[in-house]
Amino acid sequence: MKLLGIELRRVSMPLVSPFRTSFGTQTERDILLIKVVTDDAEGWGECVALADPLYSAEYVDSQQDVLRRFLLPRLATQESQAALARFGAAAVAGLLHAVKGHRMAKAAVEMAILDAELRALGRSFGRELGAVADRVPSGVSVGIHDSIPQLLAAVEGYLDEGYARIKLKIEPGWDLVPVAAVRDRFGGDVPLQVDANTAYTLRDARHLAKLDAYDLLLIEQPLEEEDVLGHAALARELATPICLDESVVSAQTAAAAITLGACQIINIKPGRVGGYLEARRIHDLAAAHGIAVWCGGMLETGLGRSANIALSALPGFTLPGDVSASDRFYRTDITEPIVLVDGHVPVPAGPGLGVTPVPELLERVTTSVELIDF
Ligand SMILES: CSCC[C@@H](NC(=O)CCC(=O)O)C(=O)O
Ligand SMILES: [Mg+2]
Repeated sequence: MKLLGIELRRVSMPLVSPFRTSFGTQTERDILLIKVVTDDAEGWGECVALADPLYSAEYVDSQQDVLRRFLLPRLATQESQAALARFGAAAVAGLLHAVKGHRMAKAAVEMAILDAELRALGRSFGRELGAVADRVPSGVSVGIHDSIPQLLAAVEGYLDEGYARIKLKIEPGWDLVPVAAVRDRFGGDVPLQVDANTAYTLRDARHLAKLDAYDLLLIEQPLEEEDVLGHAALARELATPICLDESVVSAQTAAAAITLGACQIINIKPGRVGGYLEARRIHDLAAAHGIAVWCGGMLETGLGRSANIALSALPGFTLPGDVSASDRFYRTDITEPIVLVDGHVPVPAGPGLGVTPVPELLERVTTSVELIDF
């Protein structure tokens, strides 16, 4: 494979409804897409960074800047091109390792190169990563609402659509009451979990322990991302399993969190950890330690969503992921829509991602295109 050129494209995708978390409210996604042109095939990548650095330190403008100024020039050197020709996408992480952080940008360019490589080979993402299923259960993430009745109406709608698991965003002042209301209204059999996005501190341990009464699958990222020891202390106070999201940015940090007893479950997001190949390494590490994993989401378009669904088909992904259908967030996706069938979404079988953007739909939401020649 030889990199010939790269396209950095920004798209603006309005959400079907505001999505509120403990760190803010999203009404549209400003997404950076990457298209790589190689001598064998084209490939697509999606950067999951949000517009503002509120989920992590990355934000979409910073990721486009670090790609343009530091990451892509490193891939354009003769040595890099030789390594890519020999090892393909497997070489990308090592070639970019000298640049600190910016894992979402690194993940997006690795994803695009992997997509091109696999399209040329006629192999799917799922086949490459080790998928063992052709469909996976689909969970849905439900934001913080203005009232309990509005929350219950939203949850009822998702359950009617057949979603396999409900995840409620929580924050101080919106936790026990919404969880109790969902349990009262829909019963104890609905698979239910919560996500705090780092909104609590260890001083809230006794309050969070009250969630144990509601038979939750897990409580996701209750404390700050760097407070691994705090999560280990909290795990000793709660019966509900702790799942880490923001804290796990690599296989190394996953190993530390597992060893310290900071989590019993891990939410794997390929963008957060630097790519799908690192995501698979974390899956393998977690499996070796008996830790369940599931695939998180960052409101991806059908491109990232398709890759996440392929990842979710690996054997260690034993809990439903945030791999909801396209219409959970978007009225119109940029790919053929991903559709929920009996609470599951299909694992794409085509070469590479198995999907590509529909040109007219992509043009409609494009706000800028930057071409970078190699
Ligand atoms: C804009 S919030 C993105 C991060 C959040 N993601 C979700 O809640 C799932 C979103 C999705 O289904 O794509 C999380 O912390 O897990
Ligand atoms: Mg989360």
